[in-house]
Amino acid sequence: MSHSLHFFTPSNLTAPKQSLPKPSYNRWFPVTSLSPKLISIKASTSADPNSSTTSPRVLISDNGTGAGEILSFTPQEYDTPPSQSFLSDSSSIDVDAVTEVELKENGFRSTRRTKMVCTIGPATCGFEELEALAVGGMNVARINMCHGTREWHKRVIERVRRLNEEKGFAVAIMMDTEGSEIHMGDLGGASSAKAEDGEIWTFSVRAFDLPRPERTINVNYDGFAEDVKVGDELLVDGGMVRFDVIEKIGPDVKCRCTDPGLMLPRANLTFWRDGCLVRERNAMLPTISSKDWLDIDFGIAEDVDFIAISFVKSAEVINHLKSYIAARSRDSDIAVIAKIESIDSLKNLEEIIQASDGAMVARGDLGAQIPLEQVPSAQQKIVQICRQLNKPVIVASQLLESMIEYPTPTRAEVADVSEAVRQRADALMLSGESAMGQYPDKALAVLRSVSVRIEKWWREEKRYEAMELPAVGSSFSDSISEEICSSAAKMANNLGVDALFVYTKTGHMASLLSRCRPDCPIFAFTSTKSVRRRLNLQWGLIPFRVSFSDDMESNLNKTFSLLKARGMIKSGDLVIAVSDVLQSIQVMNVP
Ligand SMILES: Nc1ncnc2c1ncn2[C@@H]1O[C@H](COP(=O)(O)OP(=O)(O)OP(=O)(O)O)[C@@H](O)[C@H]1O
Ligand SMILES: CC(=O)C(=O)O
Ligand SMILES: [K+]
Ligand SMILES: [Mg+2]
Repeated sequence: MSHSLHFFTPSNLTAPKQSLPKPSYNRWFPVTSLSPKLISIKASTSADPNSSTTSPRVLISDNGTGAGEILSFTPQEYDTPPSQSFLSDSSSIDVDAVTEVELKENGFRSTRRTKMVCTIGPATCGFEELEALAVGGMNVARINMCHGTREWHKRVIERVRRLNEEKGFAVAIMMDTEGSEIHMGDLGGASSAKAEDGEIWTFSVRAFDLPRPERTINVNYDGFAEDVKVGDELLVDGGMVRFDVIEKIGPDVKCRCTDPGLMLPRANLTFWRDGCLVRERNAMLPTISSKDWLDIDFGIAEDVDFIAISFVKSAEVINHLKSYIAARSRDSDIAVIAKIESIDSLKNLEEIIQASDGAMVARGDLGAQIPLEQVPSAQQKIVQICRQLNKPVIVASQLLESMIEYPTPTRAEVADVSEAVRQRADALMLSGESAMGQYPDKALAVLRSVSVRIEKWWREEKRYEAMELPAVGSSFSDSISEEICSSAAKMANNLGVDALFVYTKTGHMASLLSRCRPDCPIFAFTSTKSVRRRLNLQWGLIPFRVSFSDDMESNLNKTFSLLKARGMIKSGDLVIAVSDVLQSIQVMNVP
């Protein structure tokens, strides 16, 4: 068992349309030693009689220590039955229909690296609307269990699945839990309620008769009237509407509106005393409520790709959920995303992110729990920690808020989107803009064009941020993978290659490459549909589903010919290929 790191550097490497000599491994001689116990680097010269060029190469082998063992790999184990329209046999390759067109028309450099998550709501739940979002580049569809019924969400999931099967998309599904923070009721079915300056409103835990009496709001938290005090300030949605608490009568809390505005169903409520967020008994509310557990069971049964947990306070809840999922779901490959939106989560940030499979900067509620001016630095910090810990990160909420009503964004919104792209977040998320806005497709188009523009500008300016990427794995094999990926990404930038190819069973090696944020796109080949969908959230990855073996030569030949046949690559394109099948790096022109 050996780890081979092959650097093929034949002299004709940059010359397009010339086929390379077949690699040969048979004449080895030691050059130097990395770690005397485990690794020696060896170089050899190609002795291919059919080749007119000599190709010097460096190979690293672990001298048979067996560290980083290569797992046996049978693609059939992982395959799910192919759909009728998209046959996934061993001779085919599945790629996102939109990416395929983009690659064919504009080439590698044009592909968008930042991924897009769209919240699905009444404006986008139909098959045609979902298709329009997929065509517009939606990578992940988010369903928010705060709203709608499970039956409603089930139908959305079915439609997204049908879209993937029939039209060749790989849109992943993220289920977002409600969480048990304090929020308003559903307004008895009304789409919003308008509070005017000076009006007196009643907030209460008691259920009001329908139709809802004027100026009443139902609150979900039993301890509300006890915890709140006369003189407190009550904020709806982090300050979109503000009230002063003026009187308590049993379960009813009378409040005077001081900042008028529109209140949306189930809007978040916080109360503040002497400039501080009041967290009495509500600080003890469980992160995952009993309703959330039922929703999670639903998500597992529906085999969603991601479960996002609202108001995470500690790493324990993530660990608990992960073991719950592992015990219940067949392959336990549902990724758990920690939503960072409470004060407590900021205190335990690293632990929480480490325990999770990714994080979301949920700026909506976060901005209701910390002063607004602290949200940008919190975002920057969360994005940075996620990259260091190799976890995908989503920047969410109000990116294009004005586009709920207007067809063009504000300049400030474009600047906000640009900043998230510049920070190299994995993904940006639309909330109300796609769930209930008037211009979901236009909002998505703005995310897309701003992302592509900023990414291109950043590459052209050669602005690489000097970010330390610490080791994340614990085993020697992990370290090898990390070194391979950071070297490959660096080589890709220095050599100006067209694309990185990664052959990955679990997706881990692809995520390690993505973490380096290289200049070129990363083609990630994996044999399972679920891994492919999951990789769709990560920066710069173009996930393909293809069956492959542990023979890298044949994997490369197979993918080259499949991609060439579909017009997605051409002879002469310069590619660096890495794999977790063989832990190797190869540099080559497409034959
Ligand atoms: N499934 C749905 N059915 C009806 N309306 C929805 C649905 N999903 C979202 N919405 C609407 O879109 C708005 C924005 O969605 P979003 O997911 O950001 O919700 P939110 O209530 O702000 O909660 P969260 O903090 O979880 O994001 C919601 O306030 C709601 O009005
Ligand atoms: C997305 C979300 O939950 C928030 O911004 O609060
Ligand atoms: K939610
Ligand atoms: Mg929230």
